[in-house]
Amino acid sequence: MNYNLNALSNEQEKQSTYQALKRLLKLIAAERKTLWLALIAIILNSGLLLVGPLLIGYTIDNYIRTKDFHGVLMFGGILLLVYITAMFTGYTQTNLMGGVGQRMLFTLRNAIFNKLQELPVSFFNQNKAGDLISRVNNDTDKLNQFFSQSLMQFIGSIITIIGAGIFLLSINTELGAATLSPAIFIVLFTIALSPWVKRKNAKNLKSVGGMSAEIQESLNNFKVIIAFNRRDYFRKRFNEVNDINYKTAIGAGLANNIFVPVYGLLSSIAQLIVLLFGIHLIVIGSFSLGLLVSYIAYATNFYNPLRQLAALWTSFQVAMASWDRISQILLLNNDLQQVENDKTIHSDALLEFKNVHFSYDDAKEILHNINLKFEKGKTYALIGPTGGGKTTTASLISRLYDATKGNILLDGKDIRSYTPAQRTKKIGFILQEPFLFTGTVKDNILYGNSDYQNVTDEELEKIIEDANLNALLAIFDEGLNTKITAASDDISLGQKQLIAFMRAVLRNPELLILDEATANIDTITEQLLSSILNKLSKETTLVIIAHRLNTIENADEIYFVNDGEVQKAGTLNEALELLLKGKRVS
Ligand SMILES: Nc1ncnc2c1ncn2[C@@H]1O[C@H](COP(=O)(O)OP(=O)(O)OP(=O)(O)O)[C@@H](O)[C@H]1O
Repeated sequence: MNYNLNALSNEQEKQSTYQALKRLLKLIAAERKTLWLALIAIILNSGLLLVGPLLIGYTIDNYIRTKDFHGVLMFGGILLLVYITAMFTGYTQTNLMGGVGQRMLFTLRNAIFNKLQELPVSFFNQNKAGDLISRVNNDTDKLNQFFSQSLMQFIGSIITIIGAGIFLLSINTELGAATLSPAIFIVLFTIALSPWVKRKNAKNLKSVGGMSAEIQESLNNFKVIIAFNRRDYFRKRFNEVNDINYKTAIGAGLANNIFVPVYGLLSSIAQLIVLLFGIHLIVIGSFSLGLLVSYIAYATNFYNPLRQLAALWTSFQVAMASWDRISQILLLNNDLQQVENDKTIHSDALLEFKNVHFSYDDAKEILHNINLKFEKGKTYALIGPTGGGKTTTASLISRLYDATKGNILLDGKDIRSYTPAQRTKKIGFILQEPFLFTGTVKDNILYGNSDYQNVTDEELEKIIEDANLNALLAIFDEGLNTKITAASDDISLGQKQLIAFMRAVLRNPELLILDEATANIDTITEQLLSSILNKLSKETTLVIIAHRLNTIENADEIYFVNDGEVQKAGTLNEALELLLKGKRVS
């Protein structure tokens, strides 16, 4: 399945803003009450601000011109009250929407992170971690900014515009129509340019993701970069992505700013129309000075929010571009679904490959028609040249991927019919590159082990002793409480492998795969591991992938994996012969 988010983006760009908005609203369905309250607050706020000019015009015509200062004072007081109430309603909606934005950010980040936890290994093979981090952090924040700062302003501006438009038309239809005519150009201009603005912003967000991916790659590999003196090369690469980001940011900035001057120009034209046409109407006696002052204020009330709308519209386009990038992750599904067991296919082995073919992508088949049987309690070795397909075979046993064709049966049943919990209880896997989490040795060896989550240190030490692992634990200065960081720079690769080994053995799986699991361990400790493995339950099946043949001396069966094909190798000597003359991967 294609999980490459950057390749998906073109297809998804075709989705309409309406569909995107519908999905977004679903996400904030729980905020409905707060959104209504904020909407009421903003309607009140806009309504109150709209009443202002009417009161001013009325005061001029009825009290200032007649020099009735009592009336002027009274209406001044009313106006003050209107503006103070407007301030409170404005503050209320800002507070409410600030909360909505933060809660949305929280929900969204959780939703994306949970989705990332659901997705299969192929997804992570096809996407760079830096880009994913940028989507979780940067894109969600852009959406939050729109919701907490712009959405209600956006709605408020529209309400003010509509209200002011109604006042303008009802005071004088002709003058109103003339005043509003430039707005038609604004609407047409906005409709025509919005897709282009969104595209420019999407490009910019993509380049932020690219830059983040580049930073992540160089930080992850800084030792190699320093050892190979590749700092200049990485500086150059970073410079390139930074340059792309700079250019796309300039492009997005230009696109984002295009509305402001155009809206400004058309607003000024509208005010000029009001002034000239209004004075003409006063001269011919069909308009009063007070009405003209109100009129100019309403024209300002119409065009000022329209100007603001230019900036808000841009913020909306940025938010929609971000939402598209977030949705791409949220809409993905894991293609490794649980299926019904196909009862027509049986197996008497613990694990069996039946005519299995596999390719990582459609381009090249990696495994061709593999038939393998792993029986209970036996030890199997997979050997073969680099790139021959050993790790791929082990990955299929752990269901990191599904076979493209054929069947893999675990305990006689389709491996795809097990829940992840059932499967991982039966199958343990020690990876070529063990990964440790920040915490202690104890945290790491109990990782994913539901049986021992609540044991005390003393109980765990006893369990470790019973599993013959105490000699391994003794290698760590502070035993179970030895501190580990995710980067694990404070312990050696061999020590990491020992922790991974203890982690896997303590889970007591029925089938344990060791993929080059002892490659970095000295021979004496390796013998210790071998004796621990020998003492595992008689029922445990071992699958050992190794380049060093001494590690597989005790195997009951040796398979030679080369160029995506698997054959029985017979004895250790025959295996060695196959390795020596074994053809390399084409
Ligand atoms: N994630 C991946 N995406 C695409 N191709 C892959 C991926 N992982 C491995 N391959 C390809 O699959 C083939 C088999 O690789 P695999 O890792 O299974 O070999 P191996 O026998 O375990 O090698 P080694 O002894 O070096 O660990 C190689 O050609 C490799 O390039």
